[in-house]
Amino acid sequence: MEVRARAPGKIILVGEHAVVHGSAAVAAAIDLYTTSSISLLHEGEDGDAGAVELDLRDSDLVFSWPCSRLRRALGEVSGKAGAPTPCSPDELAAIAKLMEDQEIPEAKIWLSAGLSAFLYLYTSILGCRPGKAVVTSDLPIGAGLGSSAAFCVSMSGALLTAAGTVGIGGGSGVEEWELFGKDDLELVNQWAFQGEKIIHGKPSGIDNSVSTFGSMIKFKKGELTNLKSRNPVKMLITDTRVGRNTKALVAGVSERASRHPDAMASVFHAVNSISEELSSIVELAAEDEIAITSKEDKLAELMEMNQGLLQCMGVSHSSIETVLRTTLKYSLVSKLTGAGGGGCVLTLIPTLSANIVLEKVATELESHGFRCFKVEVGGRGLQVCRG
Ligand SMILES: Nc1ncnc2c1ncn2[C@@H]1O[C@H](COP(=O)(O)OP(=O)(O)O)[C@@H](O)[C@H]1O
Ligand SMILES: C[C@@](O)(CCOP(=O)(O)O)CC(=O)O
Ligand SMILES: [Mg+2]
Repeated sequence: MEVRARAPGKIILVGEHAVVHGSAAVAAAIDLYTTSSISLLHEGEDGDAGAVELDLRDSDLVFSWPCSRLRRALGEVSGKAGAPTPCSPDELAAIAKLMEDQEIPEAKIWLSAGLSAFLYLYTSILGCRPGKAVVTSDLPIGAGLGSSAAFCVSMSGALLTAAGTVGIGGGSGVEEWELFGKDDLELVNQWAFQGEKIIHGKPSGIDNSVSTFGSMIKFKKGELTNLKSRNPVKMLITDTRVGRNTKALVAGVSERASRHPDAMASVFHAVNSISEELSSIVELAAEDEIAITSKEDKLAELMEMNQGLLQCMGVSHSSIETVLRTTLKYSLVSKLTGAGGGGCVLTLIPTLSANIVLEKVATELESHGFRCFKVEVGGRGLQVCRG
């Protein structure tokens, strides 16, 4: 039987990078998903142990590892029902060797981090038994919208469901997306975090948490607070199409922090204050304690301040600066989202802004070769469907 799980991407309203160093950050799920499906296969009758296959539909690439080869490289891993064990350096080295068997096109070499996370999650949860995984995604990959987390969350959700470790109803015959209970979500989130570690190096855990639980959250040192929001914020997203890699950008900020510990501690402290203020404004607005226009003015100012601090961390980019300058001409405030260095930029859309202004700004941004789209913010997290 096939199990499918879908997990959303995210935007970080404020606090990226600083959140890795213990500051608070605010993030929200968006209505763009990565979907992973798992079908378990039977071992062949003629002694053929079968294979583990990964079909990345959007990239038009299929990877396959014979189970006998996986057993030789990783030992007799039998699959694990409970909380994850982090990937050891030996296991990571064995997985890196398994990558060498695959022909990954040079232009898509960045996929190897995702493939390694897949092999770790698959073999740790299901052992070296044959099966087929198929992945599709609405998200731009490596652009700051949390594709790595959505990949790890949807894959962990599908694998744990296929293993029978987490549960949804037996399938009514009608295809519909179902939600997990809180304990199951916690377990999926723990596995997804281990996958993110393979892709990001040192993730804060904010991306996998918001992808798992959905909604809008404040996140600080692994603690998650759900932010109720009556009037969801509206955001225009501009993808600069400048490729970048979260692992390298996170490492770069840590290096800057070790060169200038006091100055960077002040930067991280300032970001923490911005995130705390923004989350209390969102909550006040949910209780009608603050008018919507006043809320939006404050959010815009806090996002602008956060962008300045991200420049201090060294993660802006000339393409991001072009988006900031262009939207400012229309009195709209923008900031990078995710790891920066290119990737996506958020522009806050005030409730009262006219559609014609939005059309004009999007046309001007697209004339620079960027891609603009609107997203719904604060929706559902992980959902599962048994076919
Ligand atoms: N659908 C997918 N299929 C395979 N790998 C993926 C997929 N989505 C994400 N990844 C992995 O995650 C990496 C991108 O993660 P990252 O640099 O953190 O950017 P972001 O999370 O902002 O998209 C890719 O290089 C790839 O290794
Ligand atoms: C830069 C960071 O704060 C967010 C990275 O998000 P993304 O992978 O660029 O979507 C890193 C993290 O929190 O793990
Ligand atoms: Mg990522």
